[in-house]
Amino acid sequence: MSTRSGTLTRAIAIDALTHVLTRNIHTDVALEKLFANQPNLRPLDKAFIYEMVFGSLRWLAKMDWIMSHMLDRPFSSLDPRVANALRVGTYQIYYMDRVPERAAVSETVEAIKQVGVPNAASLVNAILRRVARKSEYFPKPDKVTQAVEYYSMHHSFPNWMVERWYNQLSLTRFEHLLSNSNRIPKNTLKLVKRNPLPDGEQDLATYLLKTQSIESAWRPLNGSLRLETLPKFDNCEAFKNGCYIVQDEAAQLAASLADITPTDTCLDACAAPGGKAIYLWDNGLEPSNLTVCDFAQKRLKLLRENFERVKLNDANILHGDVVEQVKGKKFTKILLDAPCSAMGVIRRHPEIKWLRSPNDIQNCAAEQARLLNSLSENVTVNGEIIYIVCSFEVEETTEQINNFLNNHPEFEKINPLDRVHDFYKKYITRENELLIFSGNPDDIDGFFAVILKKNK
Ligand SMILES: C[S@@+](CC[C@H](N)C(=O)[O-])C[C@H]1O[C@@H](n2cnc3c(N)ncnc32)[C@H](O)[C@@H]1O
Repeated sequence: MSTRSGTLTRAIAIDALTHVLTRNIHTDVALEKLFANQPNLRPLDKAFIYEMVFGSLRWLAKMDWIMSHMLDRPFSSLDPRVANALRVGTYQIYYMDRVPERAAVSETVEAIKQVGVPNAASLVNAILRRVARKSEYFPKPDKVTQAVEYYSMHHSFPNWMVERWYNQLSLTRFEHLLSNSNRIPKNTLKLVKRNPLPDGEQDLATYLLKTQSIESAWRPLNGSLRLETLPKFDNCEAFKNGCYIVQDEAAQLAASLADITPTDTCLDACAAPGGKAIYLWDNGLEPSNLTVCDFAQKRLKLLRENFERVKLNDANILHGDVVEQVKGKKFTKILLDAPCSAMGVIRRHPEIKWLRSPNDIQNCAAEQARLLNSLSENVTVNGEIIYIVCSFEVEETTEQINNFLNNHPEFEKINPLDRVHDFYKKYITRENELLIFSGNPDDIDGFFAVILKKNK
């Protein structure tokens, strides 16, 4: 069926939100699948869809709160496609200044027919027209007596996350965390020292400005360039030649704790898509001394593509549960970038807010403990485990490490001061842990990393 692009883009955004929120699918994966069915979509259309989908996920609770006052039934009782059409429409009206309100309403009404719920068109039309008037006032929850409800609505977070952080963090950290987690994150490119820029170019910032009209700024971390938008990888020679990878400063800092020497034999236990393994290799690790493992086939495919692009050949690539895969093998360094709740990267993956439950944190902590306990057998004496998670939740970080050290007196936590760039030393805690909360002034991802040295 041929559809005008105005309606089609909204229909795809509604479908994407429905896939993400009802089938628990990663937003990028859902969009990639939907885009594959629409080969005629222009880059401009895709960017518009991205913005509607990611923006709706960021501001979902606030928008639902507004609309729940306009409905004569609970918002949660709506068909998910209708709920998502209302979110997509409201997002355009409230947050996308360049979209005329009339178009936001009429195209979204057409889109709800397109996604298979034509009988909801009049409801969507009526609600979005009321939203567009922006004239109604609904009393907000009281900031003092209903603090959790207030912050959840105002910053668009689920109640359980707000309650957890409200009870655990200082008010300043709590408010920074909430307000900054809805900002669109910037991207950082990390130069790959082993691969020179094309045509003898000396400077990546100048090269990107010249070839892609992208402005960027160098960061304190060596070879790290921050930019608002990513280059178009398809037509960027420097990317195709493996001259840089996309890697947030926090991820680089965590990997830098490995402090690689030429004689190290290193296991990257949870390696895909390979960013930190590339970092280790680029900082002196011999490819033949690098073993990487991941149990997700599709992610391993990405890792292979990334390794090929940067010309990291000869690494030993294992597929499967790392505990099984490395039984009996020893390494001087093990990077355990463990599966986690990913609460530190909510601004990059706003769906996490709606897909996680408190149980997930406990389940992740249990799996991390299993991996730590088992891999402790695979480290040589005087060797180290670098434990990393993109989370700052206590069960996955400080508590996890304390439990590990209590059960493994042969290990000690090493002070990471000498391995961390001066500018970022402020993130090292008195407990010798690198602990980066989301919402930090440097605008880098939330991360946690420690060095665990095996003494006997
Ligand atoms: C945080 S991501 C790793 C990111 C990667 N280190 C990087 O920098 O690009 C965690 C990875 O662990 C993998 N994983 C989780 N449990 C695993 C296990 N038991 N064995 C092997 N891989 C596992 C997941 O598939 C996922 O790719």
